[in-house]
Amino acid sequence: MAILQTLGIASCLGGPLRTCGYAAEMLRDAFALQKPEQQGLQLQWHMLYPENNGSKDEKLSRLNQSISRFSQYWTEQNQVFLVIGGDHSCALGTWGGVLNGLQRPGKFGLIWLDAHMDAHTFATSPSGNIHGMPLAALLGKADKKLAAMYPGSDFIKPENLILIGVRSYENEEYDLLKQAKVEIIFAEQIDGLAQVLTKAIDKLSLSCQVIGISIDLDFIDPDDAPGVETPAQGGIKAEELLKALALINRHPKICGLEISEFNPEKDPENKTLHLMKKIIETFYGETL
Ligand SMILES: NC(=[NH2+])NCCC[C@H](N)C(=O)O
Repeated sequence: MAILQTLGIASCLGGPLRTCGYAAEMLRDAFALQKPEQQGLQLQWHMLYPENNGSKDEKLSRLNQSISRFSQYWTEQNQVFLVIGGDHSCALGTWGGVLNGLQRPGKFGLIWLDAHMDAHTFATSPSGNIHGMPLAALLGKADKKLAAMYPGSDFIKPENLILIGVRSYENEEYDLLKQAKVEIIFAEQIDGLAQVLTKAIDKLSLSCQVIGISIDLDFIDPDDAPGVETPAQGGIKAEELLKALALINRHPKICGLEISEFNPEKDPENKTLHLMKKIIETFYGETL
């Protein structure tokens, strides 16, 4: 049975709500409830909790430093990993750490499945929530305050980043991505996610040695994934996402998967929780 290094981040410091820090613990319990013979995948959990002291920004900086140490180590060891947020600000640590661990960070590509662009800085954000900012920092386009919270010493080349599923954004973040010439595939442009995702992987594979995937659960339509922090109508059906992920199961260039923004308060029937588990099994499981 495959063992998957898994980092759980029990924090919602970057978002507007107080409950999205429970995802990792709930998911760990859901996996633990499975009978051994049903387990095709064994998750080795490492948990990170924010410190008690300091301002929110200080806590987030330190948390992302810690996240990055894990993903850097796994990258150096050539070991695939799973990160479970928390809010999506964990991307600062996850991918900053991967970039730190690569000998050639210019050859890292990232696919961002999200309803939002998450490319604000403190200067442009309407909410001040850091979960709406990680891509600005990962591209090296952060303002001073945001840059200080980013643990990476390298950045993603704009041509190595692809956003898929966007349908809710503000002009300022769109301008930032457009100026950098980042490819954005809006939700309304998607006619078959499987094709869009495999095309994105094929494109990045030409110039990248290592590829990461970051899923914000609000990428999925709220009918199928109601348990998120900031839902946006018009998303991808869960089944379509699972079909697409099955096609890139254990792709040799993929280094890690990140899943963020689970909010149990809006998930009374555990629909989103179970979907999260299915996403992991589909992406990393041995038997499809
Ligand atoms: N990771 C997320 N759910 N991001 C939502 C961001 C929403 C909005 N653009 C903001 O910056 O406040």
